[in-house]
Amino acid sequence: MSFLIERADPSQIDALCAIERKAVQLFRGHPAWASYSAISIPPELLQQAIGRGLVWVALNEAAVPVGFVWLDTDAGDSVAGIAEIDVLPDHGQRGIGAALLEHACAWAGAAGYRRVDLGTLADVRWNAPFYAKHGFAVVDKDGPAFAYARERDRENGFPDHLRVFMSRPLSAPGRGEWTVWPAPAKLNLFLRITGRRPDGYHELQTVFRLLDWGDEVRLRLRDDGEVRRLGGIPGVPPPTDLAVRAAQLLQRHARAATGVNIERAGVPPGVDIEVTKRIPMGGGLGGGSSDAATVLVALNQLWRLDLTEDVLAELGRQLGADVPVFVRGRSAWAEGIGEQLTPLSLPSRHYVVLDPHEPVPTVALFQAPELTRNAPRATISSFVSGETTENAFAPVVRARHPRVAAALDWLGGFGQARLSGSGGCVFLEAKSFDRATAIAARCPVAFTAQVAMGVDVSPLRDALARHRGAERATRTTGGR
Ligand SMILES: C[C@](O)(CO)[C@H](O)COP(=O)(O)OP(=O)(O)OC[C@H]1O[C@@H](n2ccc(N)nc2=O)[C@H](O)[C@@H]1O
Ligand SMILES: Nc1ncnc2c1ncn2[C@@H]1O[C@H](COP(=O)(O)OP(=O)(O)OP(=O)(O)O)[C@@H](O)[C@H]1O
Repeated sequence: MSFLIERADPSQIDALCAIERKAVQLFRGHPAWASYSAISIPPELLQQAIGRGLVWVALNEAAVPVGFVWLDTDAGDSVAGIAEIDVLPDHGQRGIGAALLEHACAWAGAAGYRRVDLGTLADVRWNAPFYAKHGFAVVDKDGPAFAYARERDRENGFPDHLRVFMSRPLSAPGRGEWTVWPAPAKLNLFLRITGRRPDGYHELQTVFRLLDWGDEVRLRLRDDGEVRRLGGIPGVPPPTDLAVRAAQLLQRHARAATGVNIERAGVPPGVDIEVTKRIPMGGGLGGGSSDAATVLVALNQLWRLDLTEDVLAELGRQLGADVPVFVRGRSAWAEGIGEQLTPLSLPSRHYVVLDPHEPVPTVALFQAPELTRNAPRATISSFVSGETTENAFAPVVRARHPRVAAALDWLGGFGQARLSGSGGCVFLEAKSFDRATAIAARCPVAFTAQVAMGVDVSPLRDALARHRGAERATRTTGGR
């Protein structure tokens, strides 16, 4: 029997939950049975993980899911965890579990994680001995690194005396291997246009709220100095793709700048680029800009250019007004054309982000005669007090795009719905994950809802720290 492993899709949630329920039956008669069978996967958490690309599914020849693995990246800075791995009992012992495990570990390595951890039963053949065969070793579970996992075990009522914790070390990706980087989405929590510059660009004030959700950029160094886009986005030819343009701009800059030697021995100055698009295009969530920023920041590291954040932000500005905030990687108050940034620490909030499937062209909106361009200046305190929440584009978009208006109206039934950027995506702020998922679950079929968390620091900065740490560790241990 052959099988295929790919990223899980939200349409597979029920199937994956059913696989877990069948797989747990294998523990019948074991002392852990009572606690294991009492706990099933919360579908909304699985959906979150799928939306973040952290779940992979094994499909049989009929494209039916027969197993899955779920990675948890909340455990620690450079540690990923196996949250769940299950294979249908009648598909056991065919290498499906092993392939899923390797797939998840390969992704974690490419994303700069240094270790994969898991908790499992010591005395069950397809548990600890299986993981031991695949490079995991039992660790001291009393160590502080496992306090969080054991607390979760306690909450779940799992039998501590039968559980072991295991770790598998990962090494940094080698020269010709893929590396994985996040490109988060942003929301504009308000947006005011205060004037127009002689070059036609608008002076604005906005708050950029970075999200813990977005696209995934994969980069692999090339020896021949070329920048190649693999896959590509339908309707976006490679020379206009912002990810490609960012790599080319950085390459040109590094070749021209004094003191920067892109051709330095051992660092191939070309790159293959792949992007997994999750952020809706033309959605006002800054997808293309974030892809570009991720390419700038990641290639600065991979090409060992050592350019400063200021230089990278300025290169980003040349690509688009929204790029600098993603390069700097902090939620921020913004002025100018969006490039003058003051980092903000905002209260923890979840967002229901609704895609009405109606791309809105930014340029046309900035040109709209009815757009208010002379708003009085807002202050950070008026934003913080909740007084300033309007988006200057909202009335224009409402009048021109009925689907976006319908999305605002529907979401507005649960609280204050706002437009992000120039739209068409709209969002609602919620104080808890449960409230956000409860609203998202009721999303009409005409729209798509995503629940995301606001973050002060971009996942890209976390990824950069991870990759730097992994490279340093590999260098000092003499790997590669
Ligand atoms: C609406 C926002 O997303 C809010 O964050 C941004 O202001 C738009 O940023 P962006 O898509 O990165 O914009 P760019 O790619 O730089 O510009 C696209 C076009 O939008 C208009 N534009 C953009 C930004 C700005 N402050 N004033 C403008 O008038 C310009 O006509 C420009 O040609
Ligand atoms: N890598 C990319 N991802 C998405 N769009 C891209 C990319 N490269 C070029 N584009 C082009 O840029 C356009 C706008 O893309 P994007 O998804 O960033 O819009 P947006 O979210 O409305 O941006 P903003 O919030 O900055 O206005 C797309 O319609 C597409 O033609």
